[in-house]
Amino acid sequence: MKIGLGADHGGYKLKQLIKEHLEKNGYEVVDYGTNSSDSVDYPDYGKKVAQAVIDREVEKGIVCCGTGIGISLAANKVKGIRCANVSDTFSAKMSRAHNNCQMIALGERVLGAGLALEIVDAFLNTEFEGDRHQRRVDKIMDIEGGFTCQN
Ligand SMILES: O=C(CO)[C@H](O)[C@H](O)[C@H](O)COP(=O)(O)O
Repeated sequence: MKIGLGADHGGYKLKQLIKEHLEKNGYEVVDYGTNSSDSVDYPDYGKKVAQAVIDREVEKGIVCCGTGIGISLAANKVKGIRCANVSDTFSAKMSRAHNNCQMIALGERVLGAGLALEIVDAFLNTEFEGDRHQRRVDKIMDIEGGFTCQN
């Protein structure tokens, strides 16, 4: 599976950790930056990864900033994206099982490294359950005009 990663300066170190973890576990990673701890603006990176998901350059996206809030807000502005800002493994699983999220956002200033990597694994190893959840996801997507993305 090909995974897109992105972060601002507040999530840069966590992105690097996730990158190393994913590559060690056989994932192909596309890194959309940022590439240092120099101050940048999180909307630029949330948008880049979200657009890559919509364009099917990557199957899933994981983005990081200080809290995960700003970068998830930005990603969700890209039509067709469902990006959940998660801080626990249960929510990470549910973001896939019930919400069919293609992206999660994590906060480097919120999470310890161990928990962050468990969240990543929970997200990537959970399938969408479909059924009644499909109807609800369809209703979410109807709010933005019926755009669907199968990723
Ligand atoms: O969610 C965020 C913004 O809504 C992120 O935490 C950013 O990383 C953070 O705002 C960056 O703050 P800084 O003071 O410029 O490092």
